[in-house]
Amino acid sequence: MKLQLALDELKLNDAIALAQRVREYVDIIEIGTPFVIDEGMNAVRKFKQQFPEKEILSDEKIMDGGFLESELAFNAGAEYVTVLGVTDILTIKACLKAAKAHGRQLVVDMICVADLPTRIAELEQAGAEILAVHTGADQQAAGRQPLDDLRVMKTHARRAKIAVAGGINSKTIDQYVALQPDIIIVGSAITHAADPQLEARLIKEAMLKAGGAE
Ligand SMILES: O=C([C@H](O)CO)[C@H](O)[C@H](O)COP(=O)(O)O
Repeated sequence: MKLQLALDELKLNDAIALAQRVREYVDIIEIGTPFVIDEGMNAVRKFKQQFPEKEILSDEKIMDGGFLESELAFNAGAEYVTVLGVTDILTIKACLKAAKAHGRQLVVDMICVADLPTRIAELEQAGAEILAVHTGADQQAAGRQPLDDLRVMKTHARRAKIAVAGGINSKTIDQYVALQPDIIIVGSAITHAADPQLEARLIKEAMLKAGGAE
């Protein structure tokens, strides 16, 4: 089980400084979607240079141009790129083709997918290997959380690895660890914390205690 730090709202130098503070606790560093919009692949290159031992994820939430937009991230040094699970299966297959060509990985973000069981089967059939349950920021503001969707994903996924994101913090982490996802994604709980290092440590310790963390 890996801990993925999502960097969404920070400027480049602040994001690097925060990642340095929690470096020992995180396995994957996500260049979050707002960050990608703001800094582009420069942020991916910079983080790969500053954190060579970490896996970098470019959260592009690709909707079209799957091969090209995936390749931009892989050429910049990302290990993972994200595509939206609601997009055309042709785009997802194009992203998978780019990932295979570069020896990297594709994460399918299941945000706003209405029929998870059906889409999980379609995506696994297409060759998707990592599916991310995700309650987005706007959905969280309406009081939603990804725990129930994670249960559905764990029930229906046959082969894919499972990631989960959406407002997870040190107070709720035990509920998620109990379901044994492969990747737990945490953004604002750490980046907005008064003490980011403490929050990241508490989350990582909960993962280790459950015997899952790497
Ligand atoms: O992908 C994300 C969201 O769509 C904003 O870009 C976040 O990185 C993801 O939700 C994790 O962040 P938190 O929900 O703040 O933990």
